[in-house]
Amino acid sequence: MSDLIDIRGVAHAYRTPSGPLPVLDGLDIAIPRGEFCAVVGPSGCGKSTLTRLVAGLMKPDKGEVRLDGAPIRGPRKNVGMAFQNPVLLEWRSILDNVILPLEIVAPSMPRKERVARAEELLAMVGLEGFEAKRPSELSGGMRQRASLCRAIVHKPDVLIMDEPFGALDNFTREDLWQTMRQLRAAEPFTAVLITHDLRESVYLGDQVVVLSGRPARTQYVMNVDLPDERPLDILYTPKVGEMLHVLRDQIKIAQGRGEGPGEGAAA
Ligand SMILES: Nc1ncnc2c1ncn2[C@@H]1O[C@H](COP(=O)(O)OP(=O)(O)OP(=O)(O)O)[C@@H](O)[C@H]1O
Repeated sequence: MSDLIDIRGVAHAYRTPSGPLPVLDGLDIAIPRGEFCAVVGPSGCGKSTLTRLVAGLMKPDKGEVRLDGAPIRGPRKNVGMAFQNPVLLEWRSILDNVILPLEIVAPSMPRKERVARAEELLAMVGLEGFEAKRPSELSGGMRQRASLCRAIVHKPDVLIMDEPFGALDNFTREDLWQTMRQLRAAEPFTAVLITHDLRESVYLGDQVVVLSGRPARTQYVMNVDLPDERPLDILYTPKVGEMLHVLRDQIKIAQGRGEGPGEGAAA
């Protein structure tokens, strides 16, 4: 399988009034087409910066971010994004919120087709019957479901998610994880997920990338060797327990509290 996203030797510093702030230095991530990459790392290490690079919203000082073999040189239409705050437009119905990217990416698509596409996705995430509601009439979990539909309605090559489940309670979050896996089974896409939740990274990811403290480099890569069919109970198996243990140790190292890189360290 070829890599759809290829991040090589990336370094970046923000220009601040007190001088350059190096945020990334030595970032290498390869994500094959159709794979789900979860990225974890200490707070403030540069995870959101990584999403901006993949979305083409900024260019790295050094190194390259390639999409399907070509360097990303600017913002791209074939990217979907979802954030911790679902940012739905209150003056639009849920259906019309989901349709929004199609109005931009596929302006010639007849409204009937747009509606059918949005309805199909909303049904998939359990929001059938809520199409005409306004965002404020839905719970936080339901809003986030709608936001995920909006992020993939135009069938983006890449779905970028920055802590999309971070503000939800535990049970809702676990429901959303399952929804995410169902969506992926029905609608193949390549995903980059930024998360602080190690269980989430293992449940959703094909690979988990641990970033070091700032400036972030790729410190460790875990290939998640679990079946595609993942009941939530899998999180309570000894195998996943061991994986979480390894990731926790890596996070401690990234925070400067560990003992040194362990087996499987990427750098
Ligand atoms: N536009 C900017 N200009 C200057 N500094 C910035 C800018 N954006 C982010 N930073 C700084 O860069 C560092 C990395 O920010 P980033 O948001 O990428 O980290 P993060 O890992 O996503 O953080 P968190 O885990 O807290 O969400 C932080 O110290 C932040 O304050």
